Formats: sequence, C-alpha cells, structure tokens
Amino acid sequence: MASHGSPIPMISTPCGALAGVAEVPGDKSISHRALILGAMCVGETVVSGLLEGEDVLATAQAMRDFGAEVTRDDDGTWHVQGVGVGGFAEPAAVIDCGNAGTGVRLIMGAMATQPITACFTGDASLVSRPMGRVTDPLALFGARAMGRSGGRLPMVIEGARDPVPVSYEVPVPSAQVKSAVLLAGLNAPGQTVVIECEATRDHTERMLEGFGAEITVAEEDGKRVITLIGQPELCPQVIAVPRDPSSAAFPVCAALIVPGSDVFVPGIGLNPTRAGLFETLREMGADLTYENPREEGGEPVADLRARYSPDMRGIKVPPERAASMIDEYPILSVVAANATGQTVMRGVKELRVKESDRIEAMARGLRANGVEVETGEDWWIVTGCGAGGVAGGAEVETFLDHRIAMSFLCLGMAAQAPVRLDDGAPVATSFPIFEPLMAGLGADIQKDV
Ligand SMILES: O=C(O)C1=C[C@@H](OP(=O)(O)O)[C@@H](O)[C@H](O)C1
Ligand SMILES: C=C(OP(=O)(O)O)C(=O)O
Repeated sequence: MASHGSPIPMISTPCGALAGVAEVPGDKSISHRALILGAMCVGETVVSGLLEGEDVLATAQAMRDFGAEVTRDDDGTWHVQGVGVGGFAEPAAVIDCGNAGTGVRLIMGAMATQPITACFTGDASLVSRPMGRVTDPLALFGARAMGRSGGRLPMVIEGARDPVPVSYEVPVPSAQVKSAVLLAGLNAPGQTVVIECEATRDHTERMLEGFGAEITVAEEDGKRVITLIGQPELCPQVIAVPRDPSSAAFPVCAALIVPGSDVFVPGIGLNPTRAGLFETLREMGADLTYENPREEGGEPVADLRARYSPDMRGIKVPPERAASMIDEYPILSVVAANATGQTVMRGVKELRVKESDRIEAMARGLRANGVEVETGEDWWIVTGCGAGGVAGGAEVETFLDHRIAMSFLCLGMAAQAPVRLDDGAPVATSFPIFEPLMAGLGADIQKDV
C-alpha cells in the first residue's frame, strides 16, 4: 500500500525496564472537534494541548480551506477564528484528509447542510474506507454525494441548499457517523435526532453543549437518543485538550509487559466511553492504578501508573465494551500475547474497516512472531505465550496504520528477538513523539534504513 511519503522501516529491540514519566499528546478525537466546532462559531476559539499529529493538522488545513483562520503560537496554543454555523466558504481545492477517518467524516457532516460543494480525498488507506455510512444519513438532510464505487473517496459532496432536520438511528456503533449527523444538524432548522443502540465516545455531545448548542441526551429502551436544535449561535471557547487515552495505551501496555518497568502517565482523559482498555487490563491482572482523579475541561482525567505485571491472564473481553476501547484492540492483543491463556475478543467487526483490517494485520504480524491467533469475521482469539514470552524476530507489515505500527514496536520491547516494521512512518498520524517518548523511558527503537 503506497503512502504519501517514503516508508520508514523501523526496528524495536528487546529492552531493559521502562521507567519514568510519559507525557503523551492531546486527544485526537477532541482535537478534531475543537477545530471544527471552533470554525463553526463567530469569534475566536483558543485551544491548548491540541494534538499536532498529521490527522489533526489535516483538519486544521481543511478548516482554513473552508474559510476559518487557524493559527498556532510558538508556545503551541492554537487560535481558530470561526465563520459561524452555516458560514463555510466553498474550498477552491480538493480537501486532503490524509489518513484521518474522523477528519473526513466529521468535516463532510459539517459542510453537508451548507450551500457549497467540496471534493474530499485521502491517502491510500483512507480511500479504501467506507464513506456510505456517513453519506447515507447526510442524503436525508438533502446533501448529494458522488464518489468511487463502494462509496469510497475521492468524493464530491454537494451541500443541501435547503436542509431539513433528520431523525436517524445509527446502524453501526460509530461515533464518527453520529458526529457527522449532529454536525450536519447544526445548520438544519428544527430538531435533529440521532439514536444509538450502543453508546460510543460522546465528545461531540459534550463539546456541542460546551459551545452553547441546545442538546439533550435521553435513555429510551436501552438506546441513547440525542436531540439537537439546529441553527444555534455557537459561542467560541477556551479548550484545554486532555491527553489521549488511546496514545497512553502504548506506554502503559509496554510497561506491563517489559520486566521491571514502572511508568507514570499523567493527565489522561478517562471519559467512560474511552476507558474500556484500562478496565480490561485490570481484569487481566495488570498492576495499573488511577491517581488524582479530577475533571478538566468537561472531561474526567486521572494520572495512570503502570508496573510490570508478570501474572496477567487472558480473559473474555465483554463485547459490549468494544466501543469504549475500539482503537485499543491491537495493543491489547500484544499484552494478550505476553499473558497466560486465551484472550477472546468478540463483537469487533468494526476493526476490519479502520486504517487497515486490524484483525488481519495483527493476526499476521503476531503469527510471524510466534504467537497463536485464531480469527473470524467479528472475533479473534490470542493465545498467550506465558512465561517464555514472545519469540519475536520477524518483520511485520503496518498497512499505513499507526496503531499497528506502535503495537508491534511495543511487542519488540518485550520479545526474545527484535521486531522489524516495514514502515513506521504512520506513527506520526496520532503520536508524533512516540519514538523519543518511548526512548526516554528506555526503549530501543531505531530507524532501519
Ligand atoms: O469519533 C472519533 O473521534 C473516533 C471514532 C472511532 O471511529 P468509529 O466512529 O468509526 O468507530 C475511532 O476508531 C476513531 O479513532 C476516532
Ligand atoms: C481509527 C482511527 O482513526 P480514524 O478513523 O480517525 O482514521 C484510530 O485512530 O485508531
């Protein structure tokens, strides 16, 4: 699979104990939303702790292309001068969202009820991912989409000239679909309703409320019913983005599997719709503690401390927990490979439509490194290598997928022999400081060109 840049092969060599403080970057989901909602206010939104990964930088550029002014101070503070709900300008060029499913799907939602036309594309991974899940509900508002077969990018969206509000039950557990519909609902008159059968990350709901939209969430017959009143005047905000639990997962899990480790990961967002991995690790017997729980910027936050945990056992991960840890299954499977017994992961079909088919990508790479893995359409089972540990020693393909790349770099830290990646460049999409941060804790990751 070709990327925009040249591949960067990398090698992760078994290391000694990991120790120290891991200050991981800002939350990717919240960062995308801060830029998009900032662009939909009149006035200036100020954002600190924004994730400066490639995915979010692509969204920043897209917001400029739609007419917002987006700037960065030398100290890393970002400013968004918004154009108001319904004030997007028509972009003159194609919007390239790079590797970012969240970026492209949320931006499509935001522009779909505005009287403009925009053309979207992305890298080789993004153009293979399904967009129909978003363009189907956007059509109900009156938007029209024309893309490649199978609803793939590149794709043109003609925004609804006369949008109507929509009531939509999301057919897959997807915060991106829910959020695209809510963002489209912002510029439709009247009441837009989104119904979720399974709760997914709720940053859009929380942030819409923070920006002054009228939004309610009710529980009806076990479903979440979200009601948004369209055409509000959103108020610019000052946002401190919490650190990303999905990024924290890597130093945390590496510490659990590398003998002697003790790592402190401060200020991690622990929104219950995101924290499923940490609960799962504790059930497996991980020595993982939450310290100093608090609230920051409307999100629960705590410091995490992870210590080497030689007695972890495989468990059956409850399928109903999947949405709260959907991006963490790759790194969980690395911990599972280092535990004793089987870790059974069911109800995870969505993993097949991420940056790569994550079940297939992890199964291939784990098997190549001596781990037994069984897979089905929406499940997989990893058999832990127990006391002897994972053999390692093989090269894996990362398929333009940052989480696959970082998961195998962590596998190499605890294996008997180094693990090589064909391409580590995708790490920069969500965790641009991964290598120096892990090296600071004691990992040995080298570019292998
Ligand atoms: O809304 C979001 O910010 C995200 C939602 C999830 O995708 P789906 O909505 O497709 O499950 C997740 O995998 C992605 O990393 C971020
Ligand atoms: C699935 C992910 O991101 P996106 O869908 O935004 O590409 C991810 O970051 O793991």
